Amino acid sequence: MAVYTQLSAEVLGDLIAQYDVGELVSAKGIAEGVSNSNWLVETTGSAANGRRFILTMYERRIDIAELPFFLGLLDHLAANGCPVPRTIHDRSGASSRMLHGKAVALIEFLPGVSVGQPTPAQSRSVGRVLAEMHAKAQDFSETRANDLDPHASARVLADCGEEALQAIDPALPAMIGVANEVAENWPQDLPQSIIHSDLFPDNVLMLGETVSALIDFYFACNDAMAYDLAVTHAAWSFSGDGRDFRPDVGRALIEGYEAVRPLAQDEREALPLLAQGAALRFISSRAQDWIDTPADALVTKKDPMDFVRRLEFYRREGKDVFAA
Ligand SMILES: Nc1ncnc2c1ncn2[C@@H]1O[C@H](COP(=O)(O)OP(=O)(O)O)[C@@H](O)[C@H]1O
Ligand SMILES: N[C@@H](CCOP(=O)(O)O)C(=O)O
Repeated sequence: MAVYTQLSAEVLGDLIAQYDVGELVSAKGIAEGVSNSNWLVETTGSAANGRRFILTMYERRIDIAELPFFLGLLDHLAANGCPVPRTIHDRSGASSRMLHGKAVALIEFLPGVSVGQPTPAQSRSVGRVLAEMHAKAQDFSETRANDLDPHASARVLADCGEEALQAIDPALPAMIGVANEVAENWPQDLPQSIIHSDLFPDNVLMLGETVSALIDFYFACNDAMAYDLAVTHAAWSFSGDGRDFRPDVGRALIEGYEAVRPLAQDEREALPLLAQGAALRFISSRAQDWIDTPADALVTKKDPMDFVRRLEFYRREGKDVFAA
């Protein structure tokens, strides 16, 4: 379910008329995604902007005041050769508009599919593109703090409360203590850029072994580049439920990354802890969503235990997972 708001053909037609993209031909709701409403829009087209677009209506989690950061980042990265969709600006030059009290943006459609079970070759490509993205983001002029760091994970879990966590799974309350421990030891001086921080397979479009698009930059922020690599490692190198680690996929990801941007010694040494922080970030948001999502919501809830298994793996295996 990823169409939370119904928009009539007339409303959509009037909206599309605000852009230099021709007239509306069709608009189909997109089933994937959980945060926003998305439509695949086709128009009669224009030479400058083409004929296929993604229309996004921002529904939850995103602070509208931060949209200029997220949309400006897409334009900056696309202009610098990253496989990232650019935003289509309306006739007044704005990258977002308000519609029925919600912000909307029209975004370039890029081809490709999200892979279910990545191969090492696909993972290597993602590592390479992630490192290129970090390099190209260095000179983006705007900044955004990471509001989902390990201190935040510890706070979110504590706010959920031991009883509610216990009701989801008996292993979850202990995560509060683990999050505090990881937060206390969190490295402060690793090299930074703007990071994606949610680069799961469903946020990467691929054509075979080539990355055709990185999408969904709505958690992007300034933070350690090695942390972004750790998030991507946690997202790509395991079966979805976190039970099976795929060492060849994990190794290929890091090799691909280092082919563009070799890790410094302190970054490599930090990876086991960064990966634990990454797992805790998704344990905490998933636990919070599990508790907050109404029982009748048409959304597939994500299981925090998928990332408790990853966390336990990273704590058990230590630095061997990331050995060169
Ligand atoms: N620029 C794009 N080009 C092609 N497809 C896209 C693009 N942006 C989003 N999509 C499609 O829409 C789906 C949901 O988008 P996403 O931004 O991940 O939504 P959410 O923020 O709700 O998770 C993606 O899985 C993909 O299929
Ligand atoms: N990748 C996160 C959820 C974030 O949702 P998205 O649809 O906005 O990418 C997770 O798996 O918990």
